[in-house]
Formats: sequence, structure tokens, C-alpha cells
Amino acid sequence: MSLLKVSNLSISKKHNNIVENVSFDIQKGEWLAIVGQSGSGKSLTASAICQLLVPNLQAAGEVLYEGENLLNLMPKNMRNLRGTRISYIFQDYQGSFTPLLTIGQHFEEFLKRHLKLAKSQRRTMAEEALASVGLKSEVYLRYPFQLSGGQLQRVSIALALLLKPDLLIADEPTTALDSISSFQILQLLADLQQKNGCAILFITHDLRHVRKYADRILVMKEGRIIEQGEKHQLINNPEHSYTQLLIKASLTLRTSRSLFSPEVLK
Ligand SMILES: Nc1ncnc2c1ncn2[C@@H]1O[C@H](COP(=O)(O)OP(=O)(O)OP(=O)(O)O)[C@@H](O)[C@H]1O
Repeated sequence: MSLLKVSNLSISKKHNNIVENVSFDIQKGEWLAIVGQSGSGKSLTASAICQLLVPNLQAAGEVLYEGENLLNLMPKNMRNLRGTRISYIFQDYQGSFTPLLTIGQHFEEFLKRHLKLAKSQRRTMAEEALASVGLKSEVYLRYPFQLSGGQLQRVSIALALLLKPDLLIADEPTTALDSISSFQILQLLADLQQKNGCAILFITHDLRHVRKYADRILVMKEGRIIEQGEKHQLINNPEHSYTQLLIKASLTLRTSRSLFSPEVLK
């Protein structure tokens, strides 16, 4: 059975569809990538899953998780589910932090909201989470502006995975990072996924990352899914001319043999 099943999801503004009849499912522990050029509707699709669309946009259709259509969930229930069962990390990781709160205070707020624990237990849990993403415990006392982009994105991942969600939605999590930090962050996500077994819905327009990490790929164009399939099948035998173009474009970006060597791309 699928972990999450999206059926005929449409997103509209004043009755004009921006995303149209999108259907896909995510299996437990799977890494599913949504690719497509800028403006194709990837982020809106991801945001709609947990009711994160801005108020001028409406979602219709079905997002089935544990027998419930998440589009109809009451706001309070959705807030409880978000961050615990389904978590997000975004490209704009800085925007996810409150500048005047330390990293530790972010953990405190999050844990107090979702769990009943003693202060010392919360501190231990936060420090273990920081360690799991390769950060020292001293980061707990720092403010967001005192961390690099890569470090801050690591904190976002630690917070997103803190309560062991079933699904992590990662919306272009490395776009704002340099290429070395990007690969480190993605490798970290892959390692944590191995450990935690969560599924990842990975939004990107960079096929290089998809080649390495995804199990399945879904291609969007102008608000619709035009092709989806298992990674090797889709990359080696793309049916749609747009998918062929995307793959060709990603191949011309080959700059270093090591980055794209068969070992890396396997
Ligand atoms: N609040 C909004 N009101 C109206 N149109 C919007 C709104 N948000 C996004 N759009 C439009 O919806 C379309 C899809 O946007 P979306 O952000 O999902 O694209 P994307 O594929 O994620 O692009 P990118 O890779 O650049 O993030 C775009 O044309 C965008 O301009």
C-alpha cells in the first residue's frame, strides 16, 4: 500500500488551473523526485500536500494519507501532522528560522509543541539530533546568523527529522548552497533516510542529483505530469520529447568526470 496517494490534484487561482490533475503515489521509504523547469508547478504540488498554499490558491482532488484526505483535514489536525508525520525542508532555509531565537530555542519550541518531556530530555534530544547531522553541540547556543548556509540547512534537516516522520518533502533544499555543500547535504539526507526509513519527495530542477539518489522520477511541465517512472527506465528510455530535452540538458552540464562517473551515478 502507498504511503501517500495523490489523485487528480488541481491547484487553481480564481478558477484558472495552475496545476492540473496531478496523480502519483509515494511508497514507504522511497525517494521520489519531481523534476521540471522553473514554473512547472513542482513547489505548488508539494505545498498543497500539507495545506501550505497561500490563501489565493485553492487545491482540489485527493491527497490520501492513512485513509484521510489531507486537503480536508482541520487546521489543528494538520498542524499536528506537519512536522511529526510529514516534514518539509525548503530552499529558503533562512526563512524557516526566527532570527532572534537561538538554534536551541527553535528545538525547544518544536519539542514543547509536540511532546511532553522534561527540559533536560529536550536538550539531550536536540543535541543528539544536531550530532546526527554532523553539528557540534555548541551550535545549540548559536543564533541562525552565526551559522553558514550549509550548517543552517543541516539544522533544518535535524528539526524536520526529529520526530521520525514517514515522509520528508524537500523542496529544492540545495539550490542556495554551493555544489560541495549541496552534495554533502544530499548525501546526509540519503544516509539519514537509510537509518530512519522515511520516504523523500524531492523537488528539483537539477537532474544530476536525481540520477544519484532517486528511485523514481516524475516529470512536470506546465502544471501537468507528462511522464513518470523508475529512474533508470526513465533516464535511459524517456518517452516524452520534453523529458529527452531535460536529460540532454543535464548531460551537457557535465563538467567533471568524477561528479558523473558511473560509481557516483549508480
Ligand atoms: N500565489 C500564487 N499566485 C499565482 N500564481 C502563482 C502563485 N504561486 C506560484 N504561482 C505560479 O504557479 C506556477 C507554478 O509555480 P511553482 O512555484 O509551483 O513552480 P516550480 O516548478 O516549483 O518552479 P521553481 O523551480 O522555479 O521553484 C508558476 O507559474 C508560478 O508563477
